[in-house]
Parts: sequence; structure tokens; C-alpha cells
Amino acid sequence: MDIRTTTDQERDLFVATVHIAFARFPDTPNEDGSGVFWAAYETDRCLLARTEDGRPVGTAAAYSFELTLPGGALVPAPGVTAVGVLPTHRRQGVLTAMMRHQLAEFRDRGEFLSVLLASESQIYGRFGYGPATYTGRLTVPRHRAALNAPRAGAHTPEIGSIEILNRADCGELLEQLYDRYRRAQPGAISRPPHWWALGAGMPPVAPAPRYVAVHRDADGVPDGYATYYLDGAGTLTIDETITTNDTAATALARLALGHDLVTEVVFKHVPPDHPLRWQLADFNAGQKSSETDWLWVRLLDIPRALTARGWFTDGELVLDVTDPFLDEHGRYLLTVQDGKADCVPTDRKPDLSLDVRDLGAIYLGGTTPSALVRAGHIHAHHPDVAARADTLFRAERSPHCLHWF
Ligand SMILES: CC(=O)SCCNC(=O)CCNC(=O)[C@H](O)C(C)(C)COP(=O)(O)OP(=O)(O)OC[C@H]1O[C@@H](n2cnc3c(N)ncnc32)[C@H](O)[C@@H]1OP(=O)(O)O
Repeated sequence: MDIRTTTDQERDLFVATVHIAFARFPDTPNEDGSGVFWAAYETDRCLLARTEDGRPVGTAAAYSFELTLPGGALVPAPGVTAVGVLPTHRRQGVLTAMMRHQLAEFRDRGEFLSVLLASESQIYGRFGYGPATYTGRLTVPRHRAALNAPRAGAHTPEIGSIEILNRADCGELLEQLYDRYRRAQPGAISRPPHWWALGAGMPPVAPAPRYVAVHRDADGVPDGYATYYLDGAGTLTIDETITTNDTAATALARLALGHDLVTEVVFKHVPPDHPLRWQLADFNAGQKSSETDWLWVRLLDIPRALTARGWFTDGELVLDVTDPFLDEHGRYLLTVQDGKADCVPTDRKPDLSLDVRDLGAIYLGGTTPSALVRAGHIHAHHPDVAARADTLFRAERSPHCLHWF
């Protein structure tokens, strides 16, 4: 198997091979070239796998994203995408060879972790990826949509204003607001400017017809938006609500839930602990569905990864980490003091023994170590250590990613 970086001349071949693997036809570009997810491929990060006789049979690529870690550090995070093997060449190790090649390239570039969205959750664990953030939908029937008043003096006055714009008239407003939001949200990834320019992605990055409710604070400064559409059956679907504070999020939810001619409101991409269910006067009015894994994380340099994120409790743990895919093993003493971690090799007895995929899953604070201990994936060497690890790995807020790539 010959695996090489795609040249500019091979770009069309790469795109065609991806589409055969997914049994899709390339979308017809809009006149301005927008609305096509593959337009954002970075050719120098696209890999083509060929057979001995030169036939392309596999593809894998990466986008150069930034990931927001707990504590606010922004770190380079290649976003793996366009992974495909022709139906004629599956289960012969093509993907395995591409993953090995790609992880080595990430390390050569100095990248210490990578991320992806998995088309099927059985594929990527063997390559060291673990599910680190989760998302779902919340559906609220309009006739049960009343919101509680704030309690216990927690009243945040909903001062500000909302304007409804057309997606096409928003200029760079959505891009700017998303960028402010993602810098403060653990688990969020950047949307590089050319994604917006090319319309590469799902709405509202892709410029499909949408209304955009833009929230402004009391000083008139935009601090959030929700993009939505209403279908013929009376379902108002919100693609995403992006805000830099909870007041804006509540105001935008109130607007959607009070919209006339609507029978139900569907909030897509809601994090597991979204406050809206608690705001509803009728808790069970908000029905969660389509709960799914979203961002998978793969650590490539454990000390760098653990010292890059922020920490919120002092403590120490000895982690014994195996990486079967890369045939590596390390034991590390993780010491956290005043929000910063030190992580060094040690020969002390381990507190937790775990696979690198499970370290990826708990890294952002969205999967608890104790859940994986109870699942039989992490071995806790003392009875109290799982709870200690839960406290240590927690993020300042639950990690969430809603960017599709
Ligand atoms: C980040 C993204 O881009 S997600 C998109 C992933 N791509 C797709 O879903 C497109 C359609 N599917 C495909 O193109 C291929 O089936 C791929 C890319 C998923 C797998 O490629 P292959 O070359 O067949 O994988 P490879 O032969 O290296 O498989 C390695 C192991 O993973 C297992 N595996 C591979 N794909 C799957 C799967 N979809 N479900 C369960 N197990 C799988 C294989 O059985 C094999 O296991 P084994 O080592 O125990 O025998």
C-alpha cells in the first residue's frame, strides 16, 4: 500500500475517491462555489492510499483546527475527516495503514492530540480515539413551553434586544460571534475563516436559507444568535444557539418558544446539561433525543496534553497508560497545584491503569473516569481513586462541540 500526501493535481481524484467510499455524488456547487463541505479540504493534509498498480483505494484528511481546552487554552487540533476506503478494498487493513501514517504526520508537525467525528462508533477506538463530548436534541411542544421565573434571587434581567435578520444579510456577524463563543467553551473547535467564505459545512456555515435571531446586550453589542427555520408541519428547528452568556441564551430560547404558528421547537446540538430543561415550568416538556457522541479525542503526547489543559482542584494521580495501536506504554505522575499540572514519568505504583482511548475520553472532562471504571475500561487500584479522578478531571463547564466536519 502506497500512502502519500495529495498533490494539487490530485485534488479532484481525492474528492472523487472520498465520494465513492461514501456512495455519494459530489454536491453541485452553487454559482459562487459555496455550500460544498469538501471545498475546505487542505490539500497538503489529504492522504491518498493506492494499490501497487497505482489505483486510489483510500482517503484520509485533516483540517487545521484549534480546540479549546478546560481552562481556556487554545491548542492545535487536526480534525480528521474524509476517511474512506473503496467498497472493493475494505477489511484489508487500508484504514489501519492510513491511521498509522496520519498519526505519525501529526506528531511530525508537533501536534499532541487529534480529534474527529465518527461516522460509526465502532471504528476509531482501536486507533486510540475516545468519545469526549456528547450532544443531542431537545424538543419542546409549544403548548408546554412556559418558562419558570428565576428563583432564590438568581434573577438576571433579560435586558437587551433581538433583531431578526436573514442569513444572507449577516455579513461576518455569525463568524465573529462564533469565534468569541468557542474561545470560552471547552471542547469547541475553531471555524477557520475560509469555511465561512466557502460555505463549507452545515447551516449556518453553509448559507442555506435561515432566519437569524441576533441578541444584543444592553449596550447594543451582539452577544448571541440562533439560526432557525420553520417547516410546513409547524416545527421550528434551531440549527445552533451561540451565545457568550446565559442571558442571551434564555432570551433566544424564549423567542423561539413563543413563536406563533409553531407546534414544537427543536433545539439541535444541546449539551447534556443544558439549563433549558430546568427553565421549563414543565420539566418533562423538554424531550431529549438523538443523544450521541460528538468529538472524539486522541492524545499523542500525554505529558504535553495534560499540562496544556487547566485544572480546578489540587491533587495527584499516577496514571499507567497503554497505547496498543502505537505499541507504547508510559506511567506518569500527574500533580495539579493552583490550576496547573505537572506530568512526569514515574515508577510509583499506579492509581489508575487505562488505555489511551479512555484517557482521550476523560481528557476534556465530559466523560467521568468513574463511569469508565464501572464500565470495566479503567482499572482503579484503590476504592476511592475513581471519585478523586472525577473531581480532578472536571472542567469549569461541561465540554461541548457543535461544529460539524
Ligand atoms: C472521521 C471520518 O471521516 S468518519 C468516516 C468513516 N468512513 C466511512 O464511514 C465510509 C464508509 N466506510 C469505509 O470507507 C471503511 O469501511 C472504513 C474507512 C470505515 C474502514 O476501512 P477498512 O480499510 O475496511 O478498515 P481496516 O481494514 O483497516 O479495519 C481495521 C479494523 O477495524 C474494523 N472496522 C473497520 N471499519 C469498521 C466498521 N465500520 N465497523 C466495525 N468495525 C470496523 C475492521 O473489522 C478491522 O478489525 P480487525 O482488525 O479486528 O479485523
